[in-house]
Amino acid sequence: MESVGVLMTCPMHSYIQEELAKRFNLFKLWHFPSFAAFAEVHGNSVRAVVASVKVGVDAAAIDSLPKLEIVSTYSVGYDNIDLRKCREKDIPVTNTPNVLTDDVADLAIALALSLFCRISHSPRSNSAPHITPKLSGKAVGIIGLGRIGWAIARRAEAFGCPIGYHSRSEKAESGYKYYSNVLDLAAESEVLVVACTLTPETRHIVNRGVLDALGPKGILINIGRGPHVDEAELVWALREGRVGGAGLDVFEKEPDVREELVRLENVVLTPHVGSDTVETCMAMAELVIANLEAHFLGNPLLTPII
Ligand SMILES: O=CC(=O)O
Repeated sequence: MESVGVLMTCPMHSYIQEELAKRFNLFKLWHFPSFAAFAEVHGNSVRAVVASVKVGVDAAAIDSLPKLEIVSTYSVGYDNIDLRKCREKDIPVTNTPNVLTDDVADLAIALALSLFCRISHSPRSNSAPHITPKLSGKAVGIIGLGRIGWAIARRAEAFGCPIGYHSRSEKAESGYKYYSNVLDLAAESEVLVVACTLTPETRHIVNRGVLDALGPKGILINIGRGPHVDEAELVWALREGRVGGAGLDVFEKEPDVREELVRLENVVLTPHVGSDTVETCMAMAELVIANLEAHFLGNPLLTPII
């Protein structure tokens, strides 16, 4: 498959770059000043795009690659890929579900523990009292009980936390308490975790009302997508003490992070690293490659979205 042109949209883990380069004719979009400049020279050579959370593919990009046959994203989320355009052009899209579930759930718990135990603010000597709230037993509310939400619930259960959730439909088999309304979930949660897919309906699902319902003792954890949360409202709520704290791995305008968030004491931030462990980056790379190879060999795709 060395002659098959594959375009990576941005730098990713070195493993995927090296493995793609061994198998395909690899193009790196970041070596060009713009998508249009790339497409003008190489547009006809690209049969596959490997996208990621940092740089997806919009309708114009898809239209500028006339030989495009498949989009494979190195992520579970695909909100930055124009699925409508892909459907229209009969271009299959794959993602990397399952392999990153544990890491993202681990990070959600790590952010909650870090906030409650104030790990990063902990004094280096025991001369000053350092008494913090505990995570164990706190009511955890999860927005989105998909694979990742469910994995977070299982971890939180191990901390003795009662679990509630909001999702499009009730998942009675979970045994967790279902809330058809996010406001009610927030009002009964001490830790509110955003773990749903980003869609027009879930944009700003955490708004001023939800933050106020969560209240001054509640903390918000977002490992979903930045636009799930109205960030300007979150900053105000944190500043005014209307919400107790926030642990955020994702931001509304990535890669930028609001200066106010960086300066707030009741906030723990990580730069969208939910799946960035060595093992998971390799597993994600292998899944991307397996999907591409399946496509070019005419075999069924492993993890198709469409
Ligand atoms: O955010 C990470 C992903 O969608 O894989």
